[in-house]
Amino acid sequence: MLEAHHLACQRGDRLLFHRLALAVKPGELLRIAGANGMGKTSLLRLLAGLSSPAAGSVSWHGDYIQHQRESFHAAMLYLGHAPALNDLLTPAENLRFACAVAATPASPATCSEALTRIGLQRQLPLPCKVLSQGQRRRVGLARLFLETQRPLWILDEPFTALDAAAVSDLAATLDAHCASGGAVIFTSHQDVALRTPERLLDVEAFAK
Ligand SMILES: Nc1ncnc2c1ncn2[C@@H]1O[C@H](COP(=O)(O)OP(=O)(O)OP(=O)(O)O)[C@@H](O)[C@H]1O
Repeated sequence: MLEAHHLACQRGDRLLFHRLALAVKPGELLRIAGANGMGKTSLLRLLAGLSSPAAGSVSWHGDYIQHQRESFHAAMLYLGHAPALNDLLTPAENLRFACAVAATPASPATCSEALTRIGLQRQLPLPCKVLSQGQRRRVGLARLFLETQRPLWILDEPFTALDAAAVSDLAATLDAHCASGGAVIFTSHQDVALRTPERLLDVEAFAK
């Protein structure tokens, strides 16, 4: 499904990691571990094709992602660690905008339904500027309910700022995605109980 070979990542004058290799198959859950600043986000961005490696390559179903940008981006969902929200818009308006930009249009009713499912029913009429950090994260994560057809999810710190119930709901959502043949690559500083066996890749093992 997704493979990376001999990846190296340079940030400023620092080589964060090199000779990094990974492969993710349908149904798999890969957690990227490492201390703050070791390059987890940088690795996710390389895998999502949002930045270019100093060396090495990323392939999707056997071909380089840069040779098939459109089909790769249609098959992949990347959620960064801070959802880009317009503070003046409601959660549903933000969600609808994010889906439209990603070429997965969703109706207002569908967006409201996803937000209700993620526990934001009472915040539906509010502008996002009054939402708490955990609620803001939930707005971003609500896209997972609308993007199940994308087989590969790349998620940066999806569990951060969520309460125990939301962590458990999100874990169930990731498990369901893997059970239906999807794959998830994610970072997390906290241990989360998932039904899908978790594979671990420590970026520090590839530090220069
Ligand atoms: N554009 C940039 N220019 C210079 N340095 C950068 C740039 N982007 C990231 N860095 C540095 O690269 C290193 C890795 O950053 P990255 O965000 O990938 O770490 P991380 O492992 O995800 O950290 P955290 O656990 O804190 O989220 C950090 O030291 C960061 O300051």
